[in-house]
Amino acid sequence: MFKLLPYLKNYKKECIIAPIFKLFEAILELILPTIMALVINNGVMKHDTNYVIKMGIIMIGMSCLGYCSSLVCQYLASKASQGVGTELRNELFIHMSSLSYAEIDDIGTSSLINRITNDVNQVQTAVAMLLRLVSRAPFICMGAIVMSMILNLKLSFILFCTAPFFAIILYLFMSRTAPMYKKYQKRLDDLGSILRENLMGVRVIRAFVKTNDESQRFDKSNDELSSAAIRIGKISALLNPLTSLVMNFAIIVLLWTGAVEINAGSMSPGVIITFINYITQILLALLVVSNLIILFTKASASASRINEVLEMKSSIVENSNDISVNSSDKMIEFNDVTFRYSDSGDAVLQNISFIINKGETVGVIGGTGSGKSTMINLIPRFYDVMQGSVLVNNNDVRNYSLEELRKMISLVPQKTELFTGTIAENLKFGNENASDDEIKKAAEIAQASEFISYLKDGYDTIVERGGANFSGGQKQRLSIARALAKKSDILILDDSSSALDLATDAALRHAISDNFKDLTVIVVSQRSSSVKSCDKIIVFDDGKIAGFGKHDELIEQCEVYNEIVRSQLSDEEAAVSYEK
Ligand SMILES: Nc1ncnc2c1ncn2[C@@H]1O[C@H](COP(=O)(O)OP(=O)(O)OP(=O)(O)O)[C@@H](O)[C@H]1O
Repeated sequence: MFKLLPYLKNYKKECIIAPIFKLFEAILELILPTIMALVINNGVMKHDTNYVIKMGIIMIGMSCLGYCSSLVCQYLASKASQGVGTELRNELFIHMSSLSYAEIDDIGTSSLINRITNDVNQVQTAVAMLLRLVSRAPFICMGAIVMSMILNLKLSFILFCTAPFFAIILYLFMSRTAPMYKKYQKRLDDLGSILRENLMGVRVIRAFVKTNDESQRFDKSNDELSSAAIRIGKISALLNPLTSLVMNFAIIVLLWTGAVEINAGSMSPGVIITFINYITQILLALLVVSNLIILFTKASASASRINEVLEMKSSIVENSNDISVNSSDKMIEFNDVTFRYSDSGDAVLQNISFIINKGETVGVIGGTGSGKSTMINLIPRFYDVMQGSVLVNNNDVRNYSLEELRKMISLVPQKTELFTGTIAENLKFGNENASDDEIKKAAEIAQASEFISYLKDGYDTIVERGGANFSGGQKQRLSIARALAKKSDILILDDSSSALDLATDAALRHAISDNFKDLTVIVVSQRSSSVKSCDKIIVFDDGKIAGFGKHDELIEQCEVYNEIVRSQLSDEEAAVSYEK
């Protein structure tokens, strides 16, 4: 929690002034019982009505002043806590965006969402409550003890005796609940993850008639979350009664001792009433402290989850130095590349070496899970190689700044992602300066212009969240058009025409090669028809390169390629008619 203190630096003023106002309110509150004692001893006991009225008016004035101070404190505390929350969310968002896929995979998307929403909210609430109550409650406790010592030293000794009991109770509570809160947040992550999967995969779940199974999975996770919350609740519920028990026990001892003193004539009734008033104030303040401790323990668990993200360093270290571009004919080169997703996992790519020259169109084909997408992800440095090197434009990708590198590459991922906004805005996503004509041309090449022209609002049609109002094939075409409008040196199509029929797929490839002569294109596909006409084809088999060459050469030399082509013969025949 203390590691997040720097986020308060812009709110120093609020952090100092808010507790001062609260302290002023507390001082007024502390003086009130003493005035009450005066009213009883000098006014009520002596039947002096004027004195009672005069002191009554003073007491009302003090209460109003206290109320105003409390309002000012509340306003400043809200300003500081909301500000800290906003800054933390921004910082987390920027930091999360800088993390590589490896770290994001490691923490998990739902956990990241929970940390930026729920955990930041916990910290925000704790800051507000701390500013409002942290000075008041201990001050009231200490002040009430000092005032009662001034009133009667012997009786105040009883109050001191209760302190060790409180310390033990609070220690036991904090040491037990802190790990529980962490567990609770983890359960919340799990629930969020199930919810996310269910919402995103709702069609599959319904198609596979798995709604009941998924409901049970959700119920189970929800039960685990609520039992974690109940376990914490049970312990938290004990805190207030235990505090009250100790305090009420102290009150009984006080009343007993006070009664003996009054009977002996060594104490006035006003003193004992004032004493009880102070004890009640201490009790209430202690209850507030207990609740603050609950809140603080909760916020500490959240703060450590936030810190875990903020302290996480991206495994992709960016080069900030300028590099001299050693231009050559080679556009992409893999030199003996080996890659695994985790240090302990199996190598997903093993000793991969190949060269793609500028302006070439290269097909990548291979069985499912053979490592095609993994290889593609190494080019824009979504992951770093474990061994060997990846070169773009004759420079190691690690020598570029990420922005510089990624500007050279247009990637159409396997899973299409569109953003809310218009079609035109989506197409300009990678190149804000693209003119209307340029995005229309890109859409034409991507075979998207026809369906866009049928839409009532054309390029101004709104794309709903995740492109929900478009078919799979339409989304893929928009995604390809977006990549083309970016105008980079390298275009990577990662199985991104799988939802297109063979004729449209072939028309797309022809349009790209006709319009972008210098563009280096990598076409990853499971379909041999999509890669057949490429300048070169890389054949992947279980993380290794099984063949590299032209279609005819591979047909003669590469068994794996032959198998793939043979298994898709009927598809090929359908495509051949267009290719010819
Ligand atoms: N983020 C990841 N974490 C761990 N393992 C992964 C990850 N992504 C892929 N893999 C594993 O790496 C291997 C290669 O996956 P990859 O996605 O590169 O295959 P692919 O050839 O593109 O398959 P497909 O054609 O089905 O998309 C697979 O065994 C897969 O399980």
